[in-house]
Amino acid sequence: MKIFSSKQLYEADKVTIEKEGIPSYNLMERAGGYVYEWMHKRLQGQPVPIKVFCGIGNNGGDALVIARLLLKNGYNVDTYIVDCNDKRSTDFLKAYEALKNEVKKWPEIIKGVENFPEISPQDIVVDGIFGIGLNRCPEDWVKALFVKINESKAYTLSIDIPSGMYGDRGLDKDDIVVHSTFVLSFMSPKLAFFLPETGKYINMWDTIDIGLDPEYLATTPSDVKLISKPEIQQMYKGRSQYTHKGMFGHSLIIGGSFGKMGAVQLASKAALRAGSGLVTAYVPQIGVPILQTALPEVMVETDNFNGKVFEEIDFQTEANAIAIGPGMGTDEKTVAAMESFLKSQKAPLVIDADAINIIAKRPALMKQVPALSILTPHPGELERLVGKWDDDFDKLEKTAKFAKNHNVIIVIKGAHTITVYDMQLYINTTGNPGLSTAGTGDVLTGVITGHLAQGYHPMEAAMMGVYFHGLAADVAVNQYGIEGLIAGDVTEFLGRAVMSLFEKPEQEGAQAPPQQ
Ligand SMILES: NC(=O)C1=CN([C@@H]2O[C@H](COP(=O)(O)OP(=O)(O)OC[C@H]3O[C@@H](n4cnc5c(N)ncnc54)[C@H](OP(=O)(O)O)[C@@H]3O)[C@@H](O)[C@H]2O)[C@@H](O)CC1
Ligand SMILES: Nc1ncnc2c1ncn2[C@@H]1O[C@H](COP(=O)(O)OP(=O)(O)O)[C@@H](O)[C@H]1O
Ligand SMILES: [K+]
Repeated sequence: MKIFSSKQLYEADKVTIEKEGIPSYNLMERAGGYVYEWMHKRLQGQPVPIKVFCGIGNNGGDALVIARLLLKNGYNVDTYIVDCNDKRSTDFLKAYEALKNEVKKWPEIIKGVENFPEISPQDIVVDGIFGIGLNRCPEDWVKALFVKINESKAYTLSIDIPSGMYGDRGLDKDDIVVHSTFVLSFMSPKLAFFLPETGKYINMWDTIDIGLDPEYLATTPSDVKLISKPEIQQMYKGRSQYTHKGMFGHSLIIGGSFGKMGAVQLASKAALRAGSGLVTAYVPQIGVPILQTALPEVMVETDNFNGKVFEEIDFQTEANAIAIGPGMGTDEKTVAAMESFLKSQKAPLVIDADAINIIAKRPALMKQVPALSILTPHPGELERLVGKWDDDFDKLEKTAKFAKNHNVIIVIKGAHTITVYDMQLYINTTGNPGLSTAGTGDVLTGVITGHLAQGYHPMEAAMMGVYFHGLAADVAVNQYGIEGLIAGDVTEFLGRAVMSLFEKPEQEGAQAPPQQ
């Protein structure tokens, strides 16, 4: 699914109006009408108190349409105009007129804190104060209203985007955002929904199709895409009957050091469960008995030294995919070994954990990294690689430029893992906070490597790896719970995750995990 920018959504609006030859107000009626229907389907006429807060732009206009339709259909509604600006958009004024003409209960005007109504936890709040047109931090009294809504604990339905959140940029230090129980977003979710600094204000979201021009939407390229079941189904190859292990590639996992051999075990086993025909682990000598005991299916190679870390990386395995980094440490001897290893590599690698930290310490090493290699940093590792960022949008920009400059794929791990390549962002929709536990990153490395070994393109390997890793965790929490989940469980459920790819259709829209 494409995620459109605010600019593209305004353009889609314009194109639709021109092509259909309709007044722009019709789109507002459509948008408000669909939100009303969504609410009515759930409320079924219940007399629950609904407080509709309207701004003065088109988001406020949408909210006025919703308020009018609710009132006309007998709902218990109070409407408020949050008079934060002397301006009024033209369509807002039309929606205002329509409301005044059609219902008896007119909106109250809020000009400051003294006009705030009481909001109880039993109320439903409709948040139509600001949409994607917010362009600066609102005044203090408006922010105080956001705080009041948030403190009320009322169910809060935000229209298009939570008020206070910008569509295409991060928050400033003084910004305050309405905490949405549910966001109904028009046509496309907004990028901000998936980034940690802004996504945390959203509990759940869904999109509403307001009938913008299909041709514009189909032909307009988007730099941001949401990756869910349909996209993965298209990549997945499956297997025919007449196969043998040699057809599914040989993965080599390079890593491990004294006390951190588990990372290589986790990655190696995950590569097998992801379908790699053969897996070899390359570890320091002290790791050999550990690996050989723990994982009978995995072969082991080692260096010619007897230390706690690598001193060289030299192997016989003819691998189809190589991962380097899990549990490897950043000892100077390992750094030297990695340096000469990189020089000898031509095919894309999977580079994780300490291998990323070593590159961050010696940026010149990036020149040796083969094109289309996949780097899988968590936020700390990413910062070491691309430098500090101001906010999440800045982080994405810095990462995209870094990936472009070096022609590599970067998998930014987190609640919504984002795969970055060639200035494009691919946002994953699976996974849950159960993954916030030691070793799940090692499992991800193994899964991606397993896919790469089977001949998937590095971008497919990265996106499928991230998707199945998250999905396996989603299945596994049903058995172990969020807190109980450990990294090895993710590996155990990888098979189930793949099987579910062709089970019942996915629900429309994705849901963010519940926030604390
Ligand atoms: N194609 C679609 O998706 C469709 C979208 N639709 C809806 O339109 C919404 C976008 O509407 P919008 O452009 O009027 O923006 P919105 O957020 O309502 O308000 C902007 C107003 O607020 C003002 N303003 C800004 N910041 C401010 C501040 N800090 N403090 C005070 N004022 C501030 C700004 O004024 P200015 O900056 O010029 O002073 C301007 O007057 C969108 O989210 C969706 O709900 C549907 O109706 C139809 C199809
Ligand atoms: N709250 C969350 N929701 C979804 N995925 C998560 C969450 N927390 C962590 N993850 C995932 O778990 C993995 C953690 O990786 P990492 O931090 O490298 O762990 P480790 O170094 O212990 O292996 C990543 O794939 C990340 O996307
Ligand atoms: K809003």
